Amino acid sequence: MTTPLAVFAPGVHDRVDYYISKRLFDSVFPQNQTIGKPDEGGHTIMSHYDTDPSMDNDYITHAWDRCTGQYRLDVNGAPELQRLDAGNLGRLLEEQHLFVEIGSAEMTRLIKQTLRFSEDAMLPSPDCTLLLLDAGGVALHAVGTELESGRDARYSGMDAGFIWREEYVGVTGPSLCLHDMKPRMVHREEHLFRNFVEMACCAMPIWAPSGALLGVIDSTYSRSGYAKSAYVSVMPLLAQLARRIEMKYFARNYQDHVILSVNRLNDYTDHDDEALFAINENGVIVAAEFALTKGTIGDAKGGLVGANLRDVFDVSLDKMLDDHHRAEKSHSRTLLRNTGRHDGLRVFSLPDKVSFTAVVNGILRNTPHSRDEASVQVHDSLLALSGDDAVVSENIRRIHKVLNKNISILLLGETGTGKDTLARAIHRASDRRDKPFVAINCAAIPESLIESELFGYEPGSFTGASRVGKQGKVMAANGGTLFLDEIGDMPAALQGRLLRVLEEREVTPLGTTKASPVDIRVISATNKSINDLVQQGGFRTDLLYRINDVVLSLPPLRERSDKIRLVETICQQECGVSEMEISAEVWNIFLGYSWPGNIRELRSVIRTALALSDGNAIRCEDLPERLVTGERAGGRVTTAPATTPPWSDSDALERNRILAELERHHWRVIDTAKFLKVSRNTLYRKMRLYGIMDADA
Ligand SMILES: Nc1ncnc2c1ncn2[C@@H]1O[C@H](COP(=O)(O)OP(=O)(O)OP(=O)(O)O)[C@@H](O)[C@H]1O
Repeated sequence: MTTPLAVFAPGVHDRVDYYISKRLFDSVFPQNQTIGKPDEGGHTIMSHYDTDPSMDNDYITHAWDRCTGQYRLDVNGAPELQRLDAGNLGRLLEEQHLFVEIGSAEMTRLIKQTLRFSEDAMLPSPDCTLLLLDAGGVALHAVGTELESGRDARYSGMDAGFIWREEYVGVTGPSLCLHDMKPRMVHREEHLFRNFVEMACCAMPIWAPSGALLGVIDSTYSRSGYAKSAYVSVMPLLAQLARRIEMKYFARNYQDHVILSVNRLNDYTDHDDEALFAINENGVIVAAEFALTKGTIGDAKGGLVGANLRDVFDVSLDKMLDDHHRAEKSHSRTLLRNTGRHDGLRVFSLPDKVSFTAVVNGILRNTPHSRDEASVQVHDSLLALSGDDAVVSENIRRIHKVLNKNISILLLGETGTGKDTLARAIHRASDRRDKPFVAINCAAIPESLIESELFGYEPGSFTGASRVGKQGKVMAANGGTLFLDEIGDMPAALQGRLLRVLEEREVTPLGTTKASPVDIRVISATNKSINDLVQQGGFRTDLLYRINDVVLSLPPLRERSDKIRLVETICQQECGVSEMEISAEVWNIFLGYSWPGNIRELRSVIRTALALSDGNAIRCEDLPERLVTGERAGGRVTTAPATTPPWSDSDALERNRILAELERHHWRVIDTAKFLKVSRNTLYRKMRLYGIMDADA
């Protein structure tokens, strides 16, 4: 007997259906953990969470005991609502940015969707607020009409920054959910404090890929008029919301891996029925995420993590990637029907217009196909970035030539042009791919720590040093690639030390004179003009010569001629559906906008539009206003340069710099020339040379 499963990469959601044997299915979803609809013999969402809050009130009694006994809260008093100050909240939001980004988009999406389905649904009722809390009970994000109505959050706690722990708020849905790590409902008089007795709150835990509690999603009704049982219908919606957040969080955490999503065939819209697997380049399952059976399925999950894909699914990673690759090459939508061979995974259907690397979430494989077919073999990770843009393709061609040589690469480009992405792709395409890729953001490490971070230290070498010492990042990259991001911000004092490491290929940690040999490939990046820094004395010339064997300038998005492909790739990575409708009007906006924030801004616009959209279409109304009304890049930059690309490194650098400064100075040539310390005539001459002109002038 076979069990059909759909297997696909969730960041991309180009579904490929496979069949696996019942035996294998059972090893992934043990019989007593059947996942599915009740009519298929599976459990309901509520039973997956092993509680029906309407029936079991013991947890309320226990919580009252804790609050009055352990925390000595006065039931006749008022809660002492605690709120983080703006600085601490800001830091927390920064730390939790991925969770907040995913959680807030999903909350908005749920509110919009349920509103659309039913005017009088429980969830978006006028007194409802959705709260996203971290595992420490701090509200990170709030959505709801309560907030919009301007009710004072100081009394309700319904806003970002409030802390929903039992010791402060007593018995409430979110505080109990945090304590018990289970779905919890608290209704009217079940609350401990009188402030909350008109409320009903329903809360659901959200789990991190590690199995630890990531946070809680809570839906609170400030003027609950219904019996407790009426709110039971909210719980499955919250469970789905929590599940979507968990899955997206998992996919983003393992975005450098192949991510397989396994669910029952024809059930692929139902996330409850789904398991996710992150698989590394060697086919090993490094993480697994199973639906709704947290805790209880831990053993099975533990058994799978660390296993090879081949041993779990009867197919090797190579074979599976080959299948994807072959089908993608032929742009085929052919159904390879189940032939009755149930001993392995079989490709069932494949969408067209999907790049191989997108399907597998950017994993870097050198499959036999690329070896056979490409006259100049470009590895998949690089191929995925190459697009149809002349400058980008030329960059990739040059990278390929030095890929496995110990030649340093300097990436130049405005913020968000993909320097980090390219550095990682180079590493993964190179023969160092099995060794570490270590990235250091030279601008983000405090100057006082950068030396120990980079070079490490011996035990007890300075006050506050760890007793066991610390390996520096340079040594951590041994055998692999060291990515020095924002190298222009490297403090002057450390440039000399870094230079010595690069020259001598040896590291001497703080507190010792003993040097150890190190083998690293160095890739550096900056969005500053490093030549200017050198001229101004802020960057050592001899260090520049060590890091700039090959200099590549990444074009800003507004200049890229492969915007369509980029939009498609990002949609596929973000949206989770196989086909995306983008109207001509939206395309015009995408292609015409000047994208000051570059690809990062494009990704964020697409992500938000997809969250707000209905189904598989991006509509104008889901785009931010600045895009719809904003300045069009098409009017600014023309491509009739006196010299044609590819330019030399220094020319490309100069061109990018002129463009960036013109943008920054709103195309006021006088200001730009003054800033660049050249005459107006010189600037005009250079603009003509590089084909830059202001069509609005
Ligand atoms: N070729 C590409 N295809 C799809 N997405 C891309 C591509 N290149 C970059 N991105 C996306 O653009 C965003 C910014 O990329 P990245 O961080 O690599 O830029 P950066 O130049 O290093 O930025 P910064 O200078 O701010 O550090 C990321 O979300 C990344 O996934």
